[in-house]
Amino acid sequence: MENSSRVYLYDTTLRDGAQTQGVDFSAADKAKIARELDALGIDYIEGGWPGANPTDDTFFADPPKMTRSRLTAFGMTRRAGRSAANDPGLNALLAHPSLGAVTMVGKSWDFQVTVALGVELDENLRMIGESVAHLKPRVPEVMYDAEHFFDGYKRNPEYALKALRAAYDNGARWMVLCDTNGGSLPEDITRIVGEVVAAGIPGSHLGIHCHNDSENAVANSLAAVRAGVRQVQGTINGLGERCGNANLISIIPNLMLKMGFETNIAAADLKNLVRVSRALDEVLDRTPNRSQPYVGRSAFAHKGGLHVSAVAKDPSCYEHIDPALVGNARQIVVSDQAGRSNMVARMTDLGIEMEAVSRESLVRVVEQMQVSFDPREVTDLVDLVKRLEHEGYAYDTATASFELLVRRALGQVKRYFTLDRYRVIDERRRNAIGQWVTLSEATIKVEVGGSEYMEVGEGDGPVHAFDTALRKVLTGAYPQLAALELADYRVRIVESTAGTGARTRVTIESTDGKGNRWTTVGVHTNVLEASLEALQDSIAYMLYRFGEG
Ligand SMILES: CC(=O)SCCNC(=O)CCNC(=O)[C@H](O)C(C)(C)COP(=O)(O)OP(=O)(O)OC[C@H]1O[C@@H](n2cnc3c(N)ncnc32)[C@H](O)[C@@H]1OP(=O)(O)O
Ligand SMILES: CC(=O)C(=O)O
Repeated sequence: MENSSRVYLYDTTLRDGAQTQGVDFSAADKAKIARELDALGIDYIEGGWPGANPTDDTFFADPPKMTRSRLTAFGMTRRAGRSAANDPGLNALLAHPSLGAVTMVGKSWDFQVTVALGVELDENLRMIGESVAHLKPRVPEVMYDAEHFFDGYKRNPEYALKALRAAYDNGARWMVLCDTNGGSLPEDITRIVGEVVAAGIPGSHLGIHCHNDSENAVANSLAAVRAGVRQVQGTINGLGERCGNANLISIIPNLMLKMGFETNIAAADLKNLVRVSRALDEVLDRTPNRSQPYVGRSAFAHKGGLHVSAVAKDPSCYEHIDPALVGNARQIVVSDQAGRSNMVARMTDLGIEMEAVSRESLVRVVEQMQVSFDPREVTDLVDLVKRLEHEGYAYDTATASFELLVRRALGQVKRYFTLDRYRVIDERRRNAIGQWVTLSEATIKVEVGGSEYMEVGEGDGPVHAFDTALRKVLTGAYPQLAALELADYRVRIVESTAGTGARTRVTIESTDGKGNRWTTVGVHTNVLEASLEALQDSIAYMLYRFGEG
Protein backbone atom coordinates (compact mmCIF):
# COMPACT_ATOMS: atom_id res chain seq x y z
CA MET A 1 0.00 0.00 0.00
CA GLU A 2 1.49 3.35 -1.13
CA ASN A 3 1.94 5.96 1.56
CA SER A 4 0.08 8.90 0.03
CA SER A 5 2.09 11.48 1.96
CA ARG A 6 5.44 10.17 0.69
CA VAL A 7 7.04 12.36 -2.01
CA TYR A 8 10.03 11.07 -3.99
CA LEU A 9 12.85 13.52 -4.64
CA TYR A 10 14.68 13.44 -7.95
CA ASP A 11 17.80 15.53 -8.41
CA THR A 12 18.94 16.55 -11.89
CA THR A 13 21.82 18.87 -10.90
CA LEU A 14 24.29 16.62 -12.70
CA ARG A 15 22.24 16.54 -15.94
CA ASP A 16 19.92 19.58 -16.32
CA GLY A 17 22.23 21.50 -13.95
CA ALA A 18 25.12 20.74 -16.31
CA GLN A 19 23.09 22.51 -19.02
CA THR A 20 23.52 25.82 -17.12
CA GLN A 21 25.49 28.39 -19.06
CA GLY A 22 28.91 28.70 -17.39
CA VAL A 23 28.74 25.36 -15.56
CA ASP A 24 31.20 22.68 -16.61
CA PHE A 25 31.40 19.75 -14.20
CA SER A 26 34.26 17.28 -14.31
CA ALA A 27 33.53 13.62 -13.59
CA ALA A 28 35.17 14.11 -10.17
CA ASP A 29 32.90 17.12 -9.47
CA LYS A 30 29.90 14.98 -10.36
CA ALA A 31 31.01 12.20 -8.05
CA LYS A 32 31.49 14.65 -5.19
CA ILE A 33 28.03 16.17 -5.63
CA ALA A 34 26.43 12.73 -6.04
CA ARG A 35 27.91 11.64 -2.71
CA GLU A 36 26.45 14.74 -0.99
CA LEU A 37 23.02 14.03 -2.49
CA ASP A 38 23.19 10.38 -1.49
CA ALA A 39 24.11 11.30 2.09
CA LEU A 40 21.21 13.78 2.17
CA GLY A 41 18.75 11.05 1.14
CA ILE A 42 17.62 12.15 -2.34
CA ASP A 43 15.72 9.21 -3.89
CA TYR A 44 17.01 9.53 -7.46
CA ILE A 45 20.26 11.13 -8.61
CA GLU A 46 20.36 11.72 -12.35
CA GLY A 47 24.08 11.42 -13.08
CA GLY A 48 24.03 12.58 -16.70
CA TRP A 49 23.57 11.20 -20.19
CA PRO A 50 25.75 8.17 -20.97
CA GLY A 51 26.96 8.34 -24.55
CA ALA A 52 26.49 12.12 -24.82
CA ASN A 53 29.97 13.24 -23.79
CA PRO A 54 33.22 11.84 -22.34
CA THR A 55 32.60 13.36 -18.87
CA ASP A 56 29.33 11.52 -18.45
CA ASP A 57 30.89 8.31 -19.79
CA THR A 58 33.74 8.63 -17.29
CA PHE A 59 31.29 9.29 -14.46
CA PHE A 60 29.10 6.30 -15.30
CA ALA A 61 32.10 4.01 -15.90
CA ASP A 62 33.01 4.29 -12.23
CA PRO A 63 30.12 5.91 -10.39
CA PRO A 64 30.22 6.58 -6.65
CA LYS A 65 28.63 3.84 -4.59
CA MET A 66 25.11 4.83 -3.58
CA THR A 67 23.86 4.02 -0.11
CA ARG A 68 20.42 5.68 -0.09
CA SER A 69 19.81 6.88 -3.64
CA ARG A 70 19.16 5.29 -7.01
CA LEU A 71 21.70 6.39 -9.59
CA THR A 72 19.76 7.30 -12.72
CA ALA A 73 20.89 7.68 -16.32
CA PHE A 74 19.18 10.09 -18.69
CA GLY A 75 18.65 9.65 -22.42
CA MET A 76 16.01 10.00 -25.11
CA THR A 77 13.54 7.70 -26.74
CA ARG A 78 14.72 5.71 -29.74
CA ARG A 79 15.39 7.66 -32.90
CA ALA A 80 12.66 7.79 -35.51
CA GLY A 81 12.78 5.00 -38.06
CA ARG A 82 14.93 2.62 -35.93
CA SER A 83 13.99 -0.25 -33.70
CA ALA A 84 14.68 0.23 -29.99
CA ALA A 85 16.97 -2.81 -30.02
CA ASN A 86 19.08 -1.22 -32.76
CA ASP A 87 19.30 2.27 -31.32
CA PRO A 88 22.88 2.82 -30.05
CA GLY A 89 21.86 5.84 -27.94
CA LEU A 90 19.14 3.92 -26.16
CA ASN A 91 21.35 0.91 -25.56
CA ALA A 92 24.18 3.09 -24.22
CA LEU A 93 21.86 3.62 -21.24
CA LEU A 94 22.01 -0.09 -20.45
CA ALA A 95 25.77 -0.44 -20.30
CA HIS A 96 25.96 0.39 -16.61
CA PRO A 97 25.00 -2.40 -14.21
CA SER A 98 24.91 -0.14 -11.14
CA LEU A 99 21.99 1.92 -12.46
CA GLY A 100 18.90 2.14 -10.28
CA ALA A 101 16.76 3.72 -13.00
CA VAL A 102 16.73 5.14 -16.52
CA THR A 103 14.85 8.27 -17.51
CA MET A 104 13.98 8.97 -21.13
CA VAL A 105 12.86 12.26 -22.52
CA GLY A 106 10.20 12.09 -25.22
CA LYS A 107 7.91 14.54 -26.96
CA SER A 108 4.35 15.07 -25.77
CA TRP A 109 3.44 18.23 -27.70
CA ASP A 110 2.20 17.53 -31.24
CA PHE A 111 3.79 20.76 -32.55
CA GLN A 112 7.24 19.62 -31.31
CA VAL A 113 6.77 16.19 -32.85
CA THR A 114 6.04 17.73 -36.22
CA VAL A 115 8.55 20.60 -36.08
CA ALA A 116 11.46 19.48 -33.89
CA LEU A 117 11.40 15.75 -34.60
CA GLY A 118 9.83 15.94 -38.04
CA VAL A 119 7.98 12.64 -37.64
CA GLU A 120 4.38 11.45 -37.79
CA LEU A 121 2.44 11.80 -34.54
CA ASP A 122 1.88 8.03 -34.32
CA GLU A 123 5.58 7.31 -34.84
CA ASN A 124 6.41 9.46 -31.78
CA LEU A 125 3.93 7.45 -29.69
CA ARG A 126 5.61 4.24 -30.90
CA MET A 127 9.04 5.71 -30.09
CA ILE A 128 7.91 6.29 -26.49
CA GLY A 129 6.09 2.98 -26.01
CA GLU A 130 8.73 0.78 -27.67
CA SER A 131 11.61 2.48 -25.85
CA VAL A 132 9.95 1.95 -22.48
CA ALA A 133 9.10 -1.65 -23.36
CA HIS A 134 12.71 -2.30 -24.44
CA LEU A 135 14.24 -0.89 -21.25
CA LYS A 136 11.65 -2.21 -18.79
CA PRO A 137 13.04 -5.77 -18.40
CA ARG A 138 16.64 -4.53 -18.47
CA VAL A 139 16.74 -1.90 -15.69
CA PRO A 140 15.12 -1.68 -12.24
CA GLU A 141 12.92 1.32 -13.13
CA VAL A 142 12.04 3.26 -16.28
CA MET A 143 10.77 6.83 -16.30
CA TYR A 144 9.37 8.95 -19.07
CA ASP A 145 10.08 12.71 -19.01
CA ALA A 146 7.15 14.12 -20.99
CA GLU A 147 8.89 17.11 -22.54
CA HIS A 148 6.75 20.25 -23.00
CA PHE A 149 3.85 18.43 -21.37
CA PHE A 150 1.98 21.50 -20.09
CA ASP A 151 2.37 23.54 -23.29
CA GLY A 152 1.39 20.48 -25.30
CA TYR A 153 -1.63 19.74 -23.10
CA LYS A 154 -2.89 23.31 -23.45
CA ARG A 155 -2.94 22.94 -27.27
CA ASN A 156 -3.82 19.28 -27.73
CA PRO A 157 -4.71 17.52 -24.47
CA GLU A 158 -5.71 14.34 -26.22
CA TYR A 159 -2.29 13.88 -27.82
CA ALA A 160 -0.38 14.82 -24.65
CA LEU A 161 -2.36 12.18 -22.73
CA LYS A 162 -1.69 9.59 -25.44
CA ALA A 163 2.05 10.21 -25.00
CA LEU A 164 1.73 9.57 -21.24
CA ARG A 165 -0.36 6.47 -21.92
CA ALA A 166 2.27 5.10 -24.31
CA ALA A 167 4.75 5.14 -21.43
CA TYR A 168 2.36 4.08 -18.67
CA ASP A 169 0.85 1.17 -20.59
CA ASN A 170 4.33 -0.17 -21.34
CA GLY A 171 5.31 -0.18 -17.68
CA ALA A 172 7.07 3.10 -16.96
CA ARG A 173 7.24 3.58 -13.18
CA TRP A 174 6.98 7.37 -13.43
CA MET A 175 5.50 9.72 -16.04
CA VAL A 176 7.15 13.07 -15.37
CA LEU A 177 5.20 16.13 -16.51
CA CYS A 178 7.68 18.74 -17.71
CA ASP A 179 7.15 22.49 -17.86
CA THR A 180 10.07 22.60 -20.24
CA ASN A 181 9.76 26.25 -21.30
CA GLY A 182 9.06 27.34 -17.72
CA GLY A 183 6.17 29.63 -18.62
CA SER A 184 3.30 27.98 -16.75
CA LEU A 185 1.64 29.46 -13.70
CA PRO A 186 0.56 27.50 -10.60
CA GLU A 187 -3.11 27.55 -11.62
CA ASP A 188 -2.23 25.92 -14.99
CA ILE A 189 -0.31 23.20 -13.18
CA THR A 190 -3.07 22.55 -10.64
CA ARG A 191 -5.75 22.26 -13.33
CA ILE A 192 -3.76 20.10 -15.73
CA VAL A 193 -2.39 17.68 -13.11
CA GLY A 194 -5.96 17.28 -11.83
CA GLU A 195 -7.17 16.42 -15.33
CA VAL A 196 -4.33 13.93 -15.90
CA VAL A 197 -5.19 12.14 -12.65
CA ALA A 198 -8.89 12.18 -13.60
CA ALA A 199 -7.93 10.66 -16.97
CA GLY A 200 -6.62 7.58 -15.15
CA ILE A 201 -2.90 8.08 -14.54
CA PRO A 202 -2.49 7.92 -10.77
CA GLY A 203 -0.54 10.60 -8.93
CA SER A 204 1.61 7.84 -7.41
CA HIS A 205 3.07 7.41 -10.92
CA LEU A 206 3.38 11.10 -11.79
CA GLY A 207 6.33 13.40 -11.42
CA ILE A 208 6.88 17.11 -12.03
CA HIS A 209 9.87 18.82 -13.67
CA CYS A 210 9.63 22.62 -13.77
CA HIS A 211 11.86 25.29 -15.24
CA ASN A 212 12.06 28.74 -13.76
CA ASP A 213 11.58 31.05 -16.74
CA SER A 214 8.63 32.83 -15.12
CA GLU A 215 10.11 32.40 -11.62
CA ASN A 216 7.37 29.96 -10.71
CA ALA A 217 9.32 26.71 -10.71
CA VAL A 218 9.12 26.10 -6.97
CA ALA A 219 5.49 27.26 -6.73
CA ASN A 220 4.57 25.11 -9.74
CA SER A 221 6.27 22.04 -8.27
CA LEU A 222 4.42 22.47 -4.98
CA ALA A 223 1.13 23.01 -6.83
CA ALA A 224 1.72 19.75 -8.69
CA VAL A 225 2.28 17.88 -5.44
CA ARG A 226 -0.89 19.39 -3.97
CA ALA A 227 -2.72 18.21 -7.09
CA GLY A 228 -1.45 14.67 -6.68
CA VAL A 229 2.03 14.06 -8.18
CA ARG A 230 4.41 12.18 -5.93
CA GLN A 231 7.79 12.72 -7.55
CA VAL A 232 9.47 16.13 -7.69
CA GLN A 233 12.44 16.87 -9.90
CA GLY A 234 14.77 19.81 -9.35
CA THR A 235 18.33 20.86 -8.81
CA ILE A 236 20.47 22.14 -5.98
CA ASN A 237 20.34 25.95 -5.83
CA GLY A 238 18.08 25.95 -8.92
CA LEU A 239 20.84 25.28 -11.46
CA GLY A 240 19.62 24.38 -14.95
CA GLU A 241 19.07 25.31 -18.58
CA ARG A 242 18.34 29.05 -19.19
CA CYS A 243 16.83 30.42 -15.93
CA GLY A 244 17.28 27.13 -14.13
CA ASN A 245 15.17 24.34 -12.68
CA ALA A 246 13.01 24.21 -9.60
CA ASN A 247 15.26 24.63 -6.57
CA LEU A 248 15.19 21.49 -4.43
CA ILE A 249 16.82 23.38 -1.58
CA SER A 250 13.57 25.35 -1.24
CA ILE A 251 11.18 22.60 -2.30
CA ILE A 252 12.38 20.09 0.30
CA PRO A 253 11.73 22.22 3.42
CA ASN A 254 8.49 23.54 1.92
CA LEU A 255 7.25 19.97 1.45
CA MET A 256 8.40 18.75 4.83
CA LEU A 257 7.97 21.72 7.14
CA LYS A 258 4.95 23.44 5.63
CA MET A 259 2.96 20.89 3.68
CA GLY A 260 3.39 17.87 5.94
CA PHE A 261 4.81 15.50 3.31
CA GLU A 262 7.37 12.80 4.01
CA THR A 263 10.49 12.29 1.95
CA ASN A 264 13.48 9.98 2.28
CA ILE A 265 15.12 12.71 4.36
CA ALA A 266 14.59 12.47 8.11
CA ALA A 267 13.34 15.72 9.65
CA ALA A 268 16.53 15.87 11.74
CA ASP A 269 18.66 15.66 8.58
CA LEU A 270 17.09 18.75 7.01
CA LYS A 271 19.84 20.64 8.79
CA ASN A 272 22.20 19.32 6.09
CA LEU A 273 20.55 21.57 3.47
CA VAL A 274 22.94 24.46 4.09
CA ARG A 275 25.91 22.13 3.75
CA VAL A 276 24.70 20.61 0.48
CA SER A 277 23.88 24.01 -1.01
CA ARG A 278 27.33 25.37 -0.13
CA ALA A 279 29.06 22.19 -1.32
CA LEU A 280 27.72 22.85 -4.82
CA ASP A 281 28.87 26.48 -4.69
CA GLU A 282 32.27 25.26 -3.59
CA VAL A 283 32.54 22.89 -6.56
CA LEU A 284 31.45 25.67 -8.91
CA ASP A 285 33.72 28.20 -7.20
CA ARG A 286 30.70 30.48 -6.76
CA THR A 287 30.03 32.86 -3.93
CA PRO A 288 26.96 31.55 -2.10
CA ASN A 289 23.83 33.61 -2.77
CA ARG A 290 23.24 35.51 0.47
CA SER A 291 19.56 35.97 -0.25
CA GLN A 292 18.80 32.37 -1.10
CA PRO A 293 15.67 31.33 0.81
CA TYR A 294 16.24 28.96 3.73
CA VAL A 295 20.03 28.57 3.29
CA GLY A 296 21.44 32.00 2.38
CA ARG A 297 23.49 33.85 4.97
CA SER A 298 20.89 36.64 4.92
CA ALA A 299 17.89 34.31 5.04
CA PHE A 300 17.63 34.90 8.79
CA ALA A 301 19.61 38.14 9.08
CA HIS A 302 17.81 41.00 10.78
CA LYS A 303 18.79 44.55 9.96
CA GLY A 304 15.92 46.97 10.60
CA GLY A 305 15.83 48.28 14.18
CA LEU A 306 12.11 47.51 14.52
CA HIS A 307 12.67 43.92 13.39
CA VAL A 308 15.54 43.34 15.79
CA SER A 309 13.69 44.78 18.71
CA ALA A 310 10.78 42.37 18.06
CA VAL A 311 13.02 39.36 17.27
CA ALA A 312 14.67 39.81 20.66
CA LYS A 313 11.21 39.30 22.19
CA ASP A 314 10.24 36.38 19.96
CA PRO A 315 12.13 35.35 16.78
CA SER A 316 8.92 34.23 15.08
CA CYS A 317 7.98 37.94 14.80
CA TYR A 318 10.21 38.07 11.69
CA GLU A 319 11.15 34.45 10.91
CA HIS A 320 9.00 31.95 9.02
CA ILE A 321 10.81 28.94 10.53
CA ASP A 322 13.47 28.24 13.12
CA PRO A 323 16.69 28.62 11.07
CA ALA A 324 18.31 25.69 12.90
CA LEU A 325 15.82 23.30 11.24
CA VAL A 326 17.63 23.72 7.91
CA GLY A 327 21.12 24.19 9.34
CA ASN A 328 21.08 27.98 9.14
CA ALA A 329 21.52 30.55 11.91
CA ARG A 330 19.99 33.83 12.94
CA GLN A 331 22.16 36.88 12.43
CA ILE A 332 21.66 40.35 13.81
CA VAL A 333 23.48 42.92 11.74
CA VAL A 334 24.44 46.47 12.53
CA SER A 335 24.19 49.31 10.06
CA ASP A 336 22.64 52.75 9.75
CA GLN A 337 19.25 51.00 9.90
CA ALA A 338 20.05 49.79 13.40
CA GLY A 339 18.63 50.81 16.72
CA ARG A 340 19.96 50.01 20.16
CA SER A 341 18.36 46.54 19.97
CA ASN A 342 20.55 45.56 17.00
CA MET A 343 23.64 46.64 18.84
CA VAL A 344 22.73 44.84 22.06
CA ALA A 345 21.96 41.63 20.14
CA ARG A 346 25.14 41.77 18.06
CA MET A 347 27.26 42.53 21.11
CA THR A 348 25.62 39.65 22.98
CA ASP A 349 26.61 37.39 20.05
CA LEU A 350 30.17 38.63 20.45
CA GLY A 351 30.03 38.08 24.20
CA ILE A 352 30.54 41.77 24.95
CA GLU A 353 28.60 44.01 27.33
CA MET A 354 27.47 47.22 25.59
CA GLU A 355 28.51 49.26 28.61
CA ALA A 356 32.08 47.95 28.36
CA VAL A 357 32.67 49.99 25.20
CA SER A 358 33.28 53.52 26.40
CA ARG A 359 32.86 56.68 24.35
CA GLU A 360 36.56 57.52 24.90
CA SER A 361 37.72 54.15 23.59
CA LEU A 362 35.63 54.62 20.43
CA VAL A 363 37.06 58.10 19.91
CA ARG A 364 40.59 56.61 20.13
CA VAL A 365 39.77 54.02 17.42
CA VAL A 366 38.19 56.58 15.09
CA GLU A 367 41.24 58.82 15.44
CA GLN A 368 43.22 56.07 13.66
CA MET A 369 40.78 56.14 10.71
CA GLN A 370 40.53 58.67 7.90
CA VAL A 371 37.03 60.06 8.35
CA SER A 372 35.43 63.38 7.51
CA PHE A 373 33.77 63.96 10.90
CA ASP A 374 35.38 65.02 14.14
CA PRO A 375 35.96 61.86 16.25
CA ARG A 376 35.20 63.85 19.42
CA GLU A 377 31.59 64.23 18.26
CA VAL A 378 30.96 60.47 18.59
CA THR A 379 28.49 59.79 21.41
CA ASP A 380 28.27 55.99 21.49
CA LEU A 381 28.59 52.84 19.36
CA VAL A 382 25.22 53.20 17.59
CA ASP A 383 26.09 56.79 16.71
CA LEU A 384 29.57 55.77 15.50
CA VAL A 385 28.23 53.01 13.23
CA LYS A 386 25.69 55.42 11.69
CA ARG A 387 28.43 57.98 11.06
CA LEU A 388 30.81 55.43 9.54
CA GLU A 389 28.04 54.01 7.33
CA HIS A 390 27.39 57.56 6.15
CA GLU A 391 31.08 57.74 5.21
CA GLY A 392 30.61 54.61 3.08
CA TYR A 393 31.39 51.69 5.43
CA ALA A 394 28.86 48.83 5.23
CA TYR A 395 28.93 46.81 8.41
CA ASP A 396 25.85 44.71 7.66
CA THR A 397 28.02 42.63 5.31
CA ALA A 398 31.46 43.48 6.69
CA THR A 399 30.77 41.86 10.03
CA ALA A 400 34.46 41.08 10.60
CA SER A 401 35.41 44.77 10.32
CA PHE A 402 32.65 45.62 12.79
CA GLU A 403 33.93 43.06 15.26
CA LEU A 404 37.49 44.41 14.91
CA LEU A 405 36.22 47.95 15.48
CA VAL A 406 34.62 46.98 18.78
CA ARG A 407 37.43 44.72 19.92
CA ARG A 408 40.01 47.37 19.08
CA ALA A 409 38.07 49.80 21.26
CA LEU A 410 38.27 47.22 24.05
CA GLY A 411 41.99 46.72 23.46
CA GLN A 412 41.45 43.04 22.61
CA VAL A 413 43.12 43.03 19.19
CA LYS A 414 46.86 43.37 19.25
CA ARG A 415 48.78 45.14 16.51
CA TYR A 416 49.99 42.14 14.51
CA PHE A 417 51.93 44.41 12.17
CA THR A 418 52.26 48.10 11.33
CA LEU A 419 52.50 49.31 7.79
CA ASP A 420 55.08 52.07 7.89
CA ARG A 421 55.01 53.08 4.23
CA TYR A 422 54.52 51.73 0.75
CA ARG A 423 55.08 52.65 -2.87
CA VAL A 424 53.26 51.05 -5.80
CA ILE A 425 54.31 51.37 -9.42
CA ASP A 426 52.06 50.42 -12.33
CA GLU A 427 53.69 49.86 -15.65
CA ARG A 428 52.32 49.13 -19.12
CA ARG A 429 54.84 48.20 -21.76
CA ARG A 430 55.38 45.95 -24.74
CA ASN A 431 57.08 42.60 -24.13
CA ALA A 432 59.78 41.00 -26.30
CA ILE A 433 57.24 39.94 -28.93
CA GLY A 434 55.47 43.29 -29.02
CA GLN A 435 52.38 42.42 -26.91
CA TRP A 436 51.08 44.88 -24.32
CA VAL A 437 51.69 43.71 -20.73
CA THR A 438 50.83 45.44 -17.48
CA LEU A 439 52.75 44.84 -14.31
CA SER A 440 52.46 46.25 -10.80
CA GLU A 441 55.23 46.35 -8.25
CA ALA A 442 54.79 47.22 -4.57
CA THR A 443 57.56 48.06 -2.13
CA ILE A 444 56.51 48.06 1.51
CA LYS A 445 58.08 48.74 4.88
CA VAL A 446 56.40 46.88 7.73
CA GLU A 447 57.09 46.45 11.41
CA VAL A 448 56.38 43.00 12.88
CA GLY A 449 57.23 41.95 16.41
CA GLY A 450 59.64 44.83 16.93
CA SER A 451 61.60 44.26 13.69
CA GLU A 452 61.35 46.23 10.47
CA TYR A 453 61.14 44.61 7.05
CA MET A 454 61.33 45.96 3.50
CA GLU A 455 59.82 43.75 0.83
CA VAL A 456 58.91 43.91 -2.84
CA GLY A 457 56.00 42.13 -4.47
CA GLU A 458 54.83 41.88 -8.06
CA GLY A 459 51.28 41.30 -9.19
CA ASP A 460 48.64 41.63 -11.90
CA GLY A 461 47.47 44.87 -10.31
CA PRO A 462 48.47 47.17 -7.45
CA VAL A 463 46.40 45.40 -4.78
CA HIS A 464 47.76 42.02 -5.84
CA ALA A 465 51.35 43.38 -5.76
CA PHE A 466 50.78 44.89 -2.31
CA ASP A 467 49.21 41.67 -1.03
CA THR A 468 52.15 39.63 -2.37
CA ALA A 469 54.70 41.87 -0.65
CA LEU A 470 52.77 41.92 2.64
CA ARG A 471 52.34 38.15 2.71
CA LYS A 472 56.06 37.66 2.05
CA VAL A 473 56.76 39.56 5.25
CA LEU A 474 53.94 38.23 7.38
CA THR A 475 53.98 34.51 6.60
CA GLY A 476 57.37 34.26 8.36
CA ALA A 477 55.79 35.41 11.64
CA TYR A 478 52.29 34.01 10.94
CA PRO A 479 52.57 30.88 8.73
CA GLN A 480 48.79 30.33 8.87
CA LEU A 481 48.36 33.30 6.52
CA ALA A 482 49.54 31.07 3.66
CA ALA A 483 45.99 29.63 3.65
CA LEU A 484 44.30 33.04 3.42
CA GLU A 485 42.50 33.50 0.09
CA LEU A 486 40.46 36.37 -1.26
CA ALA A 487 37.15 34.81 -2.31
CA ASP A 488 35.56 38.04 -3.50
CA TYR A 489 36.65 41.62 -4.04
CA ARG A 490 34.07 44.33 -4.78
CA VAL A 491 34.54 48.02 -5.39
CA ARG A 492 31.84 50.63 -5.59
CA ILE A 493 31.61 54.38 -5.54
CA VAL A 494 29.79 55.76 -2.52
CA GLU A 495 28.35 59.22 -2.24
CA SER A 496 30.88 61.72 -1.03
CA THR A 497 29.97 63.21 2.32
CA ALA A 498 32.61 65.91 2.39
CA GLY A 499 32.24 67.25 -1.11
CA THR A 500 35.86 66.34 -1.80
CA GLY A 501 35.23 63.85 -4.57
CA ALA A 502 33.93 60.33 -4.82
CA ARG A 503 34.82 57.83 -2.14
CA THR A 504 35.20 54.17 -2.96
CA ARG A 505 34.14 51.29 -0.79
CA VAL A 506 36.08 48.04 -1.13
CA THR A 507 34.56 44.90 0.33
CA ILE A 508 36.67 41.78 0.57
CA GLU A 509 35.43 38.29 1.36
CA SER A 510 38.18 35.99 2.59
CA THR A 511 38.49 32.26 3.30
CA ASP A 512 41.01 30.12 5.11
CA GLY A 513 40.45 26.86 3.19
CA LYS A 514 38.77 25.34 6.27
CA GLY A 515 35.26 26.57 5.50
CA ASN A 516 35.56 29.88 7.40
CA ARG A 517 34.56 33.04 5.51
CA TRP A 518 34.66 36.63 6.73
CA THR A 519 34.06 40.01 5.17
CA THR A 520 35.93 43.26 5.72
CA VAL A 521 35.56 46.76 4.35
CA GLY A 522 37.69 49.79 3.56
CA VAL A 523 36.65 53.28 2.44
CA HIS A 524 38.77 56.00 0.87
CA THR A 525 38.84 58.43 -2.07
CA ASN A 526 41.81 56.38 -3.29
CA VAL A 527 40.75 52.87 -4.29
CA LEU A 528 44.14 51.45 -3.33
CA GLU A 529 43.90 52.89 0.19
CA ALA A 530 40.37 51.50 0.53
CA SER A 531 41.62 48.10 -0.63
CA LEU A 532 44.53 48.13 1.79
CA GLU A 533 42.25 48.97 4.71
CA ALA A 534 39.97 46.03 3.86
CA LEU A 535 42.95 43.74 3.25
CA GLN A 536 44.68 44.62 6.52
CA ASP A 537 41.41 44.05 8.40
CA SER A 538 41.07 40.68 6.68
CA ILE A 539 44.53 39.60 7.86
CA ALA A 540 44.01 40.97 11.37
CA TYR A 541 40.65 39.19 11.63
CA MET A 542 42.09 35.85 10.56
CA LEU A 543 44.88 36.11 13.10
CA TYR A 544 42.53 37.27 15.85
CA ARG A 545 39.69 34.83 15.23
CA PHE A 546 41.38 31.68 13.96
CA GLY A 547 45.07 32.04 14.50
CA GLU A 548 46.91 33.99 17.11
CA GLY A 549 44.14 34.75 19.60
C1 LIG B 1 14.47 19.27 -22.31
C2 LIG B 1 15.84 18.79 -22.11
O1 LIG B 1 16.60 19.43 -21.42
S1 LIG B 1 16.29 17.36 -22.85
C3 LIG B 1 17.99 17.21 -22.58
C4 LIG B 1 18.79 18.12 -23.44
N1 LIG B 1 20.18 17.87 -23.19
C5 LIG B 1 21.05 17.77 -24.15
O2 LIG B 1 20.74 17.88 -25.32
C6 LIG B 1 22.48 17.57 -23.74
C7 LIG B 1 23.12 16.33 -24.35
N2 LIG B 1 22.91 16.24 -25.77
C8 LIG B 1 23.92 15.89 -26.65
O3 LIG B 1 25.07 15.67 -26.27
C9 LIG B 1 23.55 15.72 -28.08
O4 LIG B 1 22.44 16.53 -28.40
C10 LIG B 1 23.21 14.22 -28.39
C11 LIG B 1 24.49 13.38 -28.26
C12 LIG B 1 22.18 13.65 -27.45
C13 LIG B 1 22.67 14.09 -29.79
O5 LIG B 1 23.55 14.70 -30.65
P1 LIG B 1 23.31 14.66 -32.26
O6 LIG B 1 23.10 13.25 -32.66
O7 LIG B 1 24.43 15.38 -32.87
O8 LIG B 1 21.92 15.38 -32.48
P2 LIG B 1 21.50 16.90 -32.23
O9 LIG B 1 21.77 17.28 -30.81
O10 LIG B 1 22.05 17.80 -33.27
O11 LIG B 1 19.93 16.83 -32.49
C14 LIG B 1 19.08 16.03 -31.71
C15 LIG B 1 18.48 14.93 -32.54
O12 LIG B 1 17.69 14.10 -31.67
C16 LIG B 1 16.33 14.07 -32.12
N3 LIG B 1 15.50 14.03 -30.92
C17 LIG B 1 15.24 15.05 -30.08
N4 LIG B 1 14.48 14.59 -29.07
C18 LIG B 1 14.28 13.28 -29.29
C19 LIG B 1 13.57 12.29 -28.61
N5 LIG B 1 12.95 12.55 -27.46
N6 LIG B 1 13.59 11.04 -29.09
C20 LIG B 1 14.25 10.76 -30.22
N7 LIG B 1 14.93 11.66 -30.92
C21 LIG B 1 14.95 12.90 -30.46
C22 LIG B 1 16.17 15.35 -32.92
O13 LIG B 1 15.12 15.26 -33.83
C23 LIG B 1 17.53 15.44 -33.61
O14 LIG B 1 17.51 14.51 -34.67
P3 LIG B 1 18.24 14.80 -36.09
O15 LIG B 1 19.69 14.81 -35.78
O16 LIG B 1 17.82 13.66 -36.91
O17 LIG B 1 17.72 16.13 -36.53
C1 LIG C 1 13.34 16.77 -19.60
C2 LIG C 1 13.64 18.16 -19.37
O1 LIG C 1 14.72 18.49 -18.91
C3 LIG C 1 12.63 19.15 -19.67
O2 LIG C 1 11.65 18.84 -20.34
O3 LIG C 1 12.83 20.30 -19.26
